Amino acid sequence: MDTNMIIGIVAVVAVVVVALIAWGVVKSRSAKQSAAAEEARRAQQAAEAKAAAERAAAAKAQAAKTESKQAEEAGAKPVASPSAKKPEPEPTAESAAPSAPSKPSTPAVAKPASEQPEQPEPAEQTAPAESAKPAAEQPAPAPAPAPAEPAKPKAEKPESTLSRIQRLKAKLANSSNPFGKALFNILAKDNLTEADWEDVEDTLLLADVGAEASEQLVDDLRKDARITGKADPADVRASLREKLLDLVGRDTDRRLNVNKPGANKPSVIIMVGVNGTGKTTTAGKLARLFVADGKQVVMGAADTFRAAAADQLETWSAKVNVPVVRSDKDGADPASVAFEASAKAKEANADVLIIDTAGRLQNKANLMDELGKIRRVTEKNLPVDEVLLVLDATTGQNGMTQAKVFAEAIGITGVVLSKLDGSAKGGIVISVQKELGVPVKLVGLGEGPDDLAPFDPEGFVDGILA
Ligand SMILES: Nc1nc2c(ncn2[C@@H]2O[C@H](COP(=O)(O)OP(=O)(O)OP(=O)(O)O)[C@@H](O)[C@H]2O)c(=O)[nH]1
Repeated sequence: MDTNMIIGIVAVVAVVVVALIAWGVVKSRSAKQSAAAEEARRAQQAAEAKAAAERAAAAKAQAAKTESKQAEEAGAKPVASPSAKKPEPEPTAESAAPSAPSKPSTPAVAKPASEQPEQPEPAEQTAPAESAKPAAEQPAPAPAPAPAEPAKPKAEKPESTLSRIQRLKAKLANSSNPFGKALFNILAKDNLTEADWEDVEDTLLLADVGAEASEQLVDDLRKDARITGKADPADVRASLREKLLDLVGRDTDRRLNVNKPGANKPSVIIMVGVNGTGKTTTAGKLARLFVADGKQVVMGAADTFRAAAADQLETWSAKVNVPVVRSDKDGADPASVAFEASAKAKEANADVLIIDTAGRLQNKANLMDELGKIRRVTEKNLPVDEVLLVLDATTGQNGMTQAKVFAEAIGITGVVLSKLDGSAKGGIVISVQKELGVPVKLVGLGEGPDDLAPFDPEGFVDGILA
């Protein structure tokens, strides 16, 4: 073998070796690269699986929250019947889960899990699938129990007029209004002295009979032989009774205009008076009195100044199923409430509409504006038949000044003397009529719903003489 041949063989071997080495290097690199790629792929899959698990947990929590909210809401609703209360039968998102399709409905989340057993548990992964579409899969919440119609309380039956007069007469006899009795005790003495006559006058003044009327009564009594002669208690009582009845006005027409023949239908009554005299209470009691007489009543809560007045009126009226027209806004225009109320009373062809007003007394001009407007807008629908002034008997002569302002601001047709039960000043009945020139038509003798009665002069005088 010559040298050239040997060199050629060595060269070929060398090339083969170099090629083998190169091939080996390339192969090892590509193996490394594919291992790295595989590693990266696994890492990405792990990250996706983790994210899926987190979404699953979040969705589960949301489902639980929704469920508990539904349960709460169902519990807060008024219950129509015992069956509506059953909490358990309503399948919730959770209770529905076991029977829900076990296949995950979001393959993107589920696939990595099936390929990588070491990743978060499949059970966890199915959860998001279910809760991810709660609207579709969650059983519809049980139809909320139809809110029970608030059971209409059975209408109360107010006391009849006759029974009230009897009861209130007895109440008056036991009240702190004994000026008649005090007069009788003095007058029943034999040989009345000047001091006794002074006592008679003082008693009348203290009872708020008023100076003029007191003087007139004392004069009449001094001229009466039954009193100044040999004192027979029965004669004295009879004489005193007569004279008091004359002063109170035994023949005065005290009927409410709605009760007079030819009254309008609906007949409108506006209640006015200083705040706190008992307007709202009296309006409520009056509604009952009409209901007792078989009349259909509508009320208008035009006292929008005192926030609770409309509620108070509603409470009274609800007991006898009388509708109240009111505004939901405090401080609303009282005239607009009066307008609505008169429209409603007209539409319902009611017998009576009673409108309660606010009692604040700022000044006469202001009062005239407000009451005048109420009257004007009401009269667009219905004529106003009656304006009742509510006067607190316990304020006596002090209340008279304010009463006169009302009388001048809006012509009044009658007086309601409230709180006569707590007053020692029953004589106000006499003075108020004299000064305002209108009759006392009703008296309030307590806070009870039927403690209002038509004023009965004989019952009143007998009550204070008893
Ligand atoms: N003892 C007694 N209390 C009465 C009588 N009438 C009303 N009251 C009470 O007087 C208070 C005032 O009555 P309301 O009806 O709120 O007076 P109001 O005039 O409407 O008051 P304002 O809305 O502020 O103008 C309440 O506590 C009533 O219960 C009554 O005849 N006798």
